[in-house]
Amino acid sequence: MTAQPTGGAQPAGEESTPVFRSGFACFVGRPNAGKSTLTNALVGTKVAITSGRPQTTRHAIRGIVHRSDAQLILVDTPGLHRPRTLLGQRLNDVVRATLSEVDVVGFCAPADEPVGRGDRFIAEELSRLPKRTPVIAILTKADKVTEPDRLGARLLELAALGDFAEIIPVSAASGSRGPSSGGGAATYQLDVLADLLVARLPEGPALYPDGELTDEPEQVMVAELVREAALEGVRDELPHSLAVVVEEMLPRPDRPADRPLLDVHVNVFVERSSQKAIVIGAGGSRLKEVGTKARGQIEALLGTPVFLDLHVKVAKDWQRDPKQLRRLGF
Ligand SMILES: Nc1nc2c(ncn2[C@@H]2O[C@H](COP(=O)(O)OP(=O)(O)OP(=O)(O)O)[C@@H](O)[C@H]2O)c(=O)[nH]1
Repeated sequence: MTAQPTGGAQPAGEESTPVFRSGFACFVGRPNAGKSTLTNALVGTKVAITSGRPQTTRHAIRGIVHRSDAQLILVDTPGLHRPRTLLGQRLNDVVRATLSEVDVVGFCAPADEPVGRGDRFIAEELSRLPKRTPVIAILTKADKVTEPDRLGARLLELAALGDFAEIIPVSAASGSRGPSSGGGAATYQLDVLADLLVARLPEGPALYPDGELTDEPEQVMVAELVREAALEGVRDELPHSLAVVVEEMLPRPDRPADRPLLDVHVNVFVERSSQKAIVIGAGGSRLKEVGTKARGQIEALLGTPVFLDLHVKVAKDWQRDPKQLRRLGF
């Protein structure tokens, strides 16, 4: 790389062409560390699902940050954790494959919780990456820690976990809690984080057309939206048992051009009939709510009216059955 003059006139006849960088970054961290929220905040639109429940992200969804000097492609992964089931193992394999391909890794740990076994497990995994993959330690949810001393202590704790290229506190909360809570939470240092990530990308042209936010197939995003709606307000153990598959998305025939309708057929798989009852609710009330909520989001995503056909099915112990895992797309 050539050094840029920092001041004074450009040498005559030498045009400075700004460097453009492009490449891949990925966030890892224990469940609920704030990876999806960070991805969404950096990209500026909702591409990865978020929820208060851990382990809701199953697919490597890319969000793309378009800047005048760079294109940063974010790969959002499931949480890396000690596997307990076959599904857990597969998810970890996905994460490891992702880690070995990206240009820079962001290791996320939440500021409002002490460093735990989950963080150490991930830090160990990261220390086994090929040496040239830089890791930036990101202390997420910095807005949740108001005392500077405590934030400092958390930064030191995080720094002690590994050999990091940088360490930075951020907040990706968008103030959604409203102005009544003292102005609400504001984002913090997202631009600085983007700069740090971009600095680690190789020089190169944009890899995706301008304006594109994700290359995740629409069906996967639709499935994620249904999954998100179905998880809302249910018991803690249900998230691990729920899989959503979009069977078909077809424009309804015989509709006038100005009143299109997209038929979306979706199966929601659970492991036991007791779970099926939870998802469906008394007299189908819960499933109806899930459908209404998901439909609104799918319509917003696809920009067309949607008829959403939801079916809940039991796939007994699918997390432990290789054949069923394959069928469900894992
Ligand atoms: N206050 C605050 N809350 C945050 C921030 N970032 C994330 N959260 C909340 O933390 C919870 C978890 O965030 P996610 O982005 O879903 O976490 P994740 O790491 O993607 O979780 P998994 O998909 O389970 O791996 C959600 O309830 C978020 O709203 C932040 O910067 N500030």
